[in-house]
Amino acid sequence: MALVTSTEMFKKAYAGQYAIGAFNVNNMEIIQGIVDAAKQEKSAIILQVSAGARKYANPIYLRKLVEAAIEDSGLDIVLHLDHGDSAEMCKKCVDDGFTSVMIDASHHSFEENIRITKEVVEYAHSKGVVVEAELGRLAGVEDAVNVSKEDASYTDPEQAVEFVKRTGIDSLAIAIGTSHGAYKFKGEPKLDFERLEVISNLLPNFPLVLHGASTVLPEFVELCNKYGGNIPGAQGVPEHMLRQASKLGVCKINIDTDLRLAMTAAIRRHLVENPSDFDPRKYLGPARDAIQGMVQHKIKNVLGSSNSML
Ligand SMILES: O=C(CO)COP(=O)(O)O
Ligand SMILES: O=C[C@H](O)COP(=O)(O)O
Ligand SMILES: [Zn+2]
Ligand SMILES: [Zn+2]
Repeated sequence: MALVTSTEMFKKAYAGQYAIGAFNVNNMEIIQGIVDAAKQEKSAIILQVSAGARKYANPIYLRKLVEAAIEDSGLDIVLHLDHGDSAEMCKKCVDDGFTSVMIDASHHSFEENIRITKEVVEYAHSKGVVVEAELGRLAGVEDAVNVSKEDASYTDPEQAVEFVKRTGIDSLAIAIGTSHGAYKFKGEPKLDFERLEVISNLLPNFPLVLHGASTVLPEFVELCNKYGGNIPGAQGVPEHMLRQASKLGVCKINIDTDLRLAMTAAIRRHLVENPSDFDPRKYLGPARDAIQGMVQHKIKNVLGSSNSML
């Protein structure tokens, strides 16, 4: 049991055509819920910390909590920086003990993205840390109305090959129609699997990463709305599409929104059903349980990573 890189996890996942769940963590209950689920399923797991999480929790608390989770669970866990927005932030996380960092310079030009990503790779690799980078743009993709706008945001397969070769990254986040948050599609959910297949064939044995991959599970949206919430029209990536992606070279599937919805649904329900409760443990306990159940379902029925720790 240790903090590990994702190298071996991705090798096994690629060969076995399943994906490792990368779950965003912000506090103790979220970490415990995810890790309990992984332990039950004997599954490899990635815990990731965003820039926002760093600001909210102070990364030292999160790192210590992850270390405690490793000691308590006996699992190998990857501690990953999600969407690092500068080389400086990535280097800081490498120095802080993260075993994996993402540099997201996808909003820069292709050449600038390569330059910044390379800088991170050189530093991280010299310290034994792995690097994920992004090519193509996720945000706002769902608003694209015509094909050319859509194409401009999606990952270009030829560029992906050049990007991987020139940067030396360990995994690549691609844009094929997913987006962050609870409102991913206005009509029918649709991902560009043809593009994914082309990228995957051009980059054999190379792990791809799918961001914005929450399913926005209807049961949690309904519970939120039933108990005082107001999140109408929320829609995510159907589970069968995630399974399909994991058979086409996607080894890491990022999930945050589904954690937020599970946690919020449980807290809302508890507080409405128990209006005189004011002990945080009374509602954070059920929230942790909801996360555990949701993550276990993902591992077992969607990602296919059960028993990957064996
Ligand atoms: O990609 C993510 C984190 O990097 C999370 O995506 P979701 O908003 O779909 O959970
Ligand atoms: O990439 C988005 C993740 O859901 C993290 O979100 P955050 O930046 O609000 O922590
Ligand atoms: Zn991005
Ligand atoms: Zn993301």
